[in-house]
Amino acid sequence: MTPAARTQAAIELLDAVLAAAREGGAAADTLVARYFATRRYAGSKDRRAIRELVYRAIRAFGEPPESGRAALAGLADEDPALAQTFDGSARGPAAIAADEPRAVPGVAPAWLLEQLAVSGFSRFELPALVDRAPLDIRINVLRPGPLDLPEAEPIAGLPNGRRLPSGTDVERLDAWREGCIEVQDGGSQFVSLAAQAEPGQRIIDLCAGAGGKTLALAAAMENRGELLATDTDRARLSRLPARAERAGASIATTRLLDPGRELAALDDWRGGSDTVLIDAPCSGTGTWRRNPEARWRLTPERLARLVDTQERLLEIGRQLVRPGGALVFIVCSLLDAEGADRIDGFLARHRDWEAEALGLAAGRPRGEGVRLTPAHDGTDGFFVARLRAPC
Ligand SMILES: C[S@@+](CC[C@H](N)C(=O)[O-])C[C@H]1O[C@@H](n2cnc3c(N)ncnc32)[C@H](O)[C@@H]1O
Repeated sequence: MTPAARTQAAIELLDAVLAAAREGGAAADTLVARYFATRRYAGSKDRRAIRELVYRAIRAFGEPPESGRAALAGLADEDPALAQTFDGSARGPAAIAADEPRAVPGVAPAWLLEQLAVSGFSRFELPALVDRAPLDIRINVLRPGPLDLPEAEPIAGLPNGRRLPSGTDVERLDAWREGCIEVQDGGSQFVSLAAQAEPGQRIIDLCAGAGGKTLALAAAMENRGELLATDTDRARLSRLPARAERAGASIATTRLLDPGRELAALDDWRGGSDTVLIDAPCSGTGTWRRNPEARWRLTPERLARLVDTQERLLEIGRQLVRPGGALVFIVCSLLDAEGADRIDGFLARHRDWEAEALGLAAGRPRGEGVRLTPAHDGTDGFFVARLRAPC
């Protein structure tokens, strides 16, 4: 493909990404894969170049651009080589007119910048939200084995955490195939430590998804005790048993919940968990590094629905904790509406519960919990709080 044809392909793909963001359609990665599935003439270098251009544009603009062409015209203003590809050739885009619309660079839509500001988020920390994310792994103590890790760097505060060069094909490493390592962002590892999981405990991972944190809990519990992983999403939860087997996390069991009837399926755990971990569904504002198009998809209405779910999950979790046990609330969001405010609300409703210090070697205090940010901690953004039930 010519450089101009690559630019045209990126414009078409960005149009599809923007439409999907408006209409709740497929993720950008899926759209890119589908696009190339029907264009066999695109070689691997073309695919890589087009994909990079699409993601460069997604990272560059906080407000959704009005079109793929406006996005790339915005980038071309700062990139003469890209501008030259608007050459009007047979498969390339028409030349950019002086007065045609261009997307304006930014980190997030205006309403989300406002939400971040009221959440005490400094504007100096904004650019790091859309940087490229590093590749972090957790060494799995349940499967000790040879670690053939190229250029792994330690992560301060995480004895089992390592940072690998971006682009490392982890799944080709023997250490991954044998379950000796798990891919897990450093921030996710830190907040998992807030559970203070110990061998012999009974723990529920209420929003377990495919089990990222479940596996970390099983390792901390040295595979002793009971660990129940639940979720309402059948597809996600169904991936957990195979991951647990590979990781040797034999204490993890799964249970699918019915949305709205969660407690009915958890009667045998009511008032009986040492710890309930709620890794709640959230806006994902802390994970834009990995999923930058998420900021084009979020709306105030969707945020309000997520907050309702978080409130409900806190009430469900509360009823599962034993007297004197702990409720750990996590979101990969930087917004107080989904973090500090939810915990303040919970503590106002349940005055006999108390927030506890977390003792994490990362993050800064935020309300009654701790917040990690990409700029300060070099991890995805998270909020975590630990609440102690009355005895
Ligand atoms: C942030 S994700 C969990 C990620 C997972 N803990 C990990 O570490 O990989 C939130 C999860 O909450 C689940 N969820 C949403 N509503 C729920 C509910 N009412 N009860 C339990 N899980 C729910 C979603 O299906 C999703 O898998």
